[in-house]
Amino acid sequence: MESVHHVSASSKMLFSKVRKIVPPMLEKFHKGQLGRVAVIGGCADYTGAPYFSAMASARLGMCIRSKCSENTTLILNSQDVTCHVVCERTAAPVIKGYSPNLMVHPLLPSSETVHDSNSFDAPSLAKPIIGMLSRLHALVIGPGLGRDSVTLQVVTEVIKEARSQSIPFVLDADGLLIVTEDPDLVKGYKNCILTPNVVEFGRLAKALGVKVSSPAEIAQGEDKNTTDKESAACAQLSQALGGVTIVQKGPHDVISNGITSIISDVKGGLKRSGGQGDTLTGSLGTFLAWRAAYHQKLWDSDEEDNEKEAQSQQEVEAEITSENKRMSPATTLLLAAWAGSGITRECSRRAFEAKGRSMQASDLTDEVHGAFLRLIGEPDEPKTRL
Ligand SMILES: NC(=O)C1=CN([C@@H]2O[C@H](COP(=O)(O)OP(=O)(O)OC[C@H]3O[C@@H](n4cnc5c(N)ncnc54)[C@H](O)[C@@H]3O)[C@@H](O)[C@H]2O)[C@@H](O)CC1
Ligand SMILES: Nc1ncnc2c1ncn2[C@@H]1O[C@H](COP(=O)(O)OP(=O)(O)OP(=O)(O)O)[C@@H](O)[C@H]1O
Ligand SMILES: [Mg+2]
Repeated sequence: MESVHHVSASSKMLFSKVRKIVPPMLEKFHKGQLGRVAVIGGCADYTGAPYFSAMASARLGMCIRSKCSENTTLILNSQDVTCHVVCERTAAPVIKGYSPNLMVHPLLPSSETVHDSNSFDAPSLAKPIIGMLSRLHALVIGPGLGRDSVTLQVVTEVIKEARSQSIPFVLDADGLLIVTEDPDLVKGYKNCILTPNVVEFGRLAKALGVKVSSPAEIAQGEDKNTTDKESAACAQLSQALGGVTIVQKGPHDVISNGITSIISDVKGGLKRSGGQGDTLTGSLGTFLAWRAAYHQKLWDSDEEDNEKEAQSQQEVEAEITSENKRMSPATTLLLAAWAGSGITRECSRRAFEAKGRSMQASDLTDEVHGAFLRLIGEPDEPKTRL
């Protein structure tokens, strides 16, 4: 295994660099320009997961505020990140009923909607979803997707096409199952983030032949060794997937692209209610969309140009610790993962503080704005307006 290094930059420094990829509010931007995100998931059994994910994405995208004068702050909805949900037919009215803010498309086929689930044309069933891709900046694939074989084969086609169009995506839950069965779908793709929980991580590791120490084995030894062992396992899995970025969720989240690792230990809440991972995926969707806008230079970030693409841990760390150097895609992908993890854990902490044992996943949704302001804050106005 290549040697893996931890980024030693402080949390404060990492969040201050995240602020660089958060778009400022400029009059010239139009609706959707700062990010159109689609969550692909939602079936008869699970409607909450895609809703939590999409709402986290939209709430994060909406929470940038523009200062108009000393005392007034205007929320400019026209510059929001817009969020779509692409789900199975029966889930659509339910998800629409949760929120009129989301655009919900009942485009996911299932065994119930095809004539013969043993003989169907997945690429042509995927066409209506693939047709949306060119207008999207990021995808979140998997929340509440379910395990219907027709649905999963159609989503496999969507993943192939998203990759060929270089659209960034997050894979979680049943989306990870697709990768467990066909790792080549994402192998080597440097524009995606996988967010396995402990069980999903184990399944992926097994599928890729990566030996992972059991929690009991990891627990033996000093605290520092424990973290080292966990991040080594995450890095190994990332390497087996050709450098895909992984957020391994747990008491702390381990983020690795196989070369560089970051431990996200922002304090979380104590309640482990189902659905917290969905706030993570939606937040990541928005950060991926913002990151794409940063690399397209949609605004002047007032940073020095940087011709060299960071690859190694030292190069990534140099970009993170530099005052004013434009960052490379490898660095911003790690920062997006870090930011999504931090926001989710801070949401969980705040929601737990407010609700205690009665905390539910929906309580995290309400905390996204506050978490953003506390951890990241508003981006500086660029000095030069384009
Ligand atoms: N409200 C909703 O609609 C929700 C739907 N969800 C969806 O439910 C579907 C199945 O997801 P599951 O996560 O249940 O996946 P699985 O069906 O693979 O179950 C995972 C199992 O692992 C266990 N587990 C999880 N974390 C663990 C840990 N740290 N240590 C030990 N065991 C652990 C769980 O209790 C569960 O039994 C997915 O589509 C997912 O997106 C979830 O996102 C939760 C919320
Ligand atoms: N023991 C823990 N202490 C603090 N935070 C945790 C702990 N376990 C998980 N988390 C946080 O909760 C969030 C969701 O992680 P979790 O392991 O619950 O994922 P999940 O099982 O996929 O969730 P979901 O129920 O949404 O499917 C992550 O942001 C993670 O950092
Ligand atoms: Mg999950």
